Amino acid sequence: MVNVLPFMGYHGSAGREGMSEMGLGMAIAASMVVMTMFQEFLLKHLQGYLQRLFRKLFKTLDPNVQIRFTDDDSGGPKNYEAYTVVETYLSVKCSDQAPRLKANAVRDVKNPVLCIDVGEGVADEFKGVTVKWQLGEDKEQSEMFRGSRKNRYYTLTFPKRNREIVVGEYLRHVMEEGKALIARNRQLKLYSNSSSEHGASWRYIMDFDHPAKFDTLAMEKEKKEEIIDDLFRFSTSREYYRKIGKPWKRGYLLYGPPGTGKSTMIAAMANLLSYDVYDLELSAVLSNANLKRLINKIPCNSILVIEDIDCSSKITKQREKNNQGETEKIIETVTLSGLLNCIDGLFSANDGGRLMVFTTNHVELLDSALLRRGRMDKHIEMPHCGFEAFKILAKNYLGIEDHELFAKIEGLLKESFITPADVAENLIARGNGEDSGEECLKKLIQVLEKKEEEEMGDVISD
Ligand SMILES: Nc1ncnc2c1ncn2[C@@H]1O[C@H](COP(=O)(O)OP(=O)(O)OP(=O)(O)O)[C@@H](O)[C@H]1O
Repeated sequence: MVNVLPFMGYHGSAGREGMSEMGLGMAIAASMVVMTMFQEFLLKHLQGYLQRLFRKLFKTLDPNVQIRFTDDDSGGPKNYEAYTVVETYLSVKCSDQAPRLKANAVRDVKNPVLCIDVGEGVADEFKGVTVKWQLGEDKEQSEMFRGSRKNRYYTLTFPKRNREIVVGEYLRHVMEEGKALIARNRQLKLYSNSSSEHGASWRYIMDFDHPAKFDTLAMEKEKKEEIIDDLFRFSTSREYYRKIGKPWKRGYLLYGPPGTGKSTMIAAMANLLSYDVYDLELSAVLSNANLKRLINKIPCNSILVIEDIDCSSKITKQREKNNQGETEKIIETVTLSGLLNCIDGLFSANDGGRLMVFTTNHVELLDSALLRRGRMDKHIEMPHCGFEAFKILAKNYLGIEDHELFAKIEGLLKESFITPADVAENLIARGNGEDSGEECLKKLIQVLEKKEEEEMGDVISD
């Protein structure tokens, strides 16, 4: 045992040493693996931790604030609306700043909206604060909502110290300006009830592309300016109507002989305010209840038009006759009181105004209850053609602003009644290139002289 032991011991110690070397090696290897794993684990976590820490630190040190407006409508249509408003607002700013521009179509807007390219920015200034807008694009695609299109967003960056003015005032300014631009550029639409069953609902008729403008409307300058002023004041009086607690609506009555420009004036009003036109055919409405339903459906920023109110409003109960002339059934129809109730009840939330325009060739036939202020706030007479109105027509149709024959025409217009439609007809018929402007004027003089003679004849025979 003694011999063996040393031997064994020798061998034993050699074996033990070998084994312990192996063990050590394994232990080192294991600890290296553990260390590596630990390092990786630690590094990963440490990295993440440090990143978070730096981000936090950076955030506290960063002097800027950022707000994002995204076109991803998965968050609701309001998101997309705000994005569109921002884009429209920036279209004005970027047209003279950005080197590359893109033209985007916006729903219901006539002209394409110019915008910057992805990655580019545009600066804006408001009350001494400079802010920066940048267009970005999400890397991830939202297949569900946009197919293969990437979501885009505008980032607004501004100094933290200006947070109050930017969040409180600037953003409101952007929204208001953007919305106003959209409204001004909006494709107007014409609706009518005449083509729908019993005239009980509104139908889209067509895009409203009437070229009439106040500039080309033949009317005395002062009167025209007064109307434009009134319309602008009305369309921008949201706060006022809110303050006085009244629905945001205004009634106009246009009266005058046929051909004096009542329909043309309505078109000019719609174009001025960018309001859609709701043309109400009263004779197609079968009952007061249907009328009420129709009027309540008119959205804000619209004009409700009832033309020839003296003819179209059947304000008594009517009897429909059969072939033998006997009364067959009573048709319920719109009554004056039903119409008045609808006008009075026309509700307007404060999101936009509603204009009512009634026209008539016979103002004297209208019930005074219909004409009173609050229902018809402004009564506008559309007269026969005066000299000032003629000059506008001559400029529109012939491009002539002054001529030696004008004096004669002025004298004749004082003596005879001619509508702007008739004057326009004479100018347009000859002004299509076949005749010179002067020949058109001479022809108009002949027409006016003839009219004068006729009118004189009428007076004598009377
Ligand atoms: N004041 C005006 N300014 C410019 N153009 C006019 C004016 N009045 C009439 N016109 C011309 O005459 C045409 C007929 O006018 P408009 O239909 O507007 O008259 P109205 O008063 O509405 O007639 P009605 O009572 O028969 O409906 C218009 O297309 C327009 O070209």
